[in-house]
Amino acid sequence: MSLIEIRKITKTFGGLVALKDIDMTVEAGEIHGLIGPNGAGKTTLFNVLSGNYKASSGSFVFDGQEVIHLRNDERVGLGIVRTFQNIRLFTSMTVLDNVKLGFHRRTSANWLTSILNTEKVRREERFVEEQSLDLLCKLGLQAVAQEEAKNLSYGDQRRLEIARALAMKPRLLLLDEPAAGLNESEVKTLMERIQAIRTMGITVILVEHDMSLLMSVSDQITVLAHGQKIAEGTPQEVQVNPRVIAEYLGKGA
Ligand SMILES: Nc1ncnc2c1ncn2[C@@H]1O[C@H](COP(=O)(O)OP(=O)(O)OP(=O)(O)O)[C@@H](O)[C@H]1O
Repeated sequence: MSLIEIRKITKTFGGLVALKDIDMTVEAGEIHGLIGPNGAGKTTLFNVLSGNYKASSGSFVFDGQEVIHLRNDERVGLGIVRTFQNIRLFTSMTVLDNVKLGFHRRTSANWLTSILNTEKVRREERFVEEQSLDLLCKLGLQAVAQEEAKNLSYGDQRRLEIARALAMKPRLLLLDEPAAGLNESEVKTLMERIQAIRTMGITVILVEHDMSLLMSVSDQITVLAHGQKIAEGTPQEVQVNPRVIAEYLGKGA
């Protein structure tokens, strides 16, 4: 059985059909690209997979378990984590604290034990701090750990968003346009980081307008247009698919 089996996902907004009968299968350890012209339904599919939107119908089986009826936080608990197209950081908090917040979902300390400041809480705090610093090192952000997030460059803020998502211990990471606004050298580093994320055993679904990035990191690609799946396959297959060329690539997107 595949890690992710999406069947007949439909999402409507009033009379507008944003997604119609989407099927998608993603294997464990895969980097799966999701492309399509503006308004194709990519972000809507991410919102449905993360539980930010409720699907109108369809099924999402994650590691053998139907999760389509679960709330966003319940899915995070299972390891389904996303980043957003528009960065959502706590900008007045330090870089380190932003990452610690990601870990917070995994620690067992509740508010009572936190107030009591028990040895267990202190141990967990130390663990979270070490792990957070380790993640910041992996993403090349250790030098700015004590900076307020708002003082970071745009590229570093995007990296911090990924660090925070990794702190939530994802098994499936949904990356929504991680290259948006990055310069050429930042995109190259991002490409290496996405590959490194896979080596951590994390499966990635990637929405990205930067075609060269997407084509070079993806194992498989699903193409949406007007809320429907119009093609799927390897980057090589998708690039020569006549329907994809007509609907999307041919328009210089
Ligand atoms: N919350 C919403 N309410 C109403 N319509 C919505 C909502 N979210 C998305 N839509 C509509 O659903 C369709 C798909 O939009 P979506 O944002 O998923 O496309 P996309 O492929 O991510 O586009 P882009 O590349 O521009 O981000 C569009 O027609 C959009 O207007």
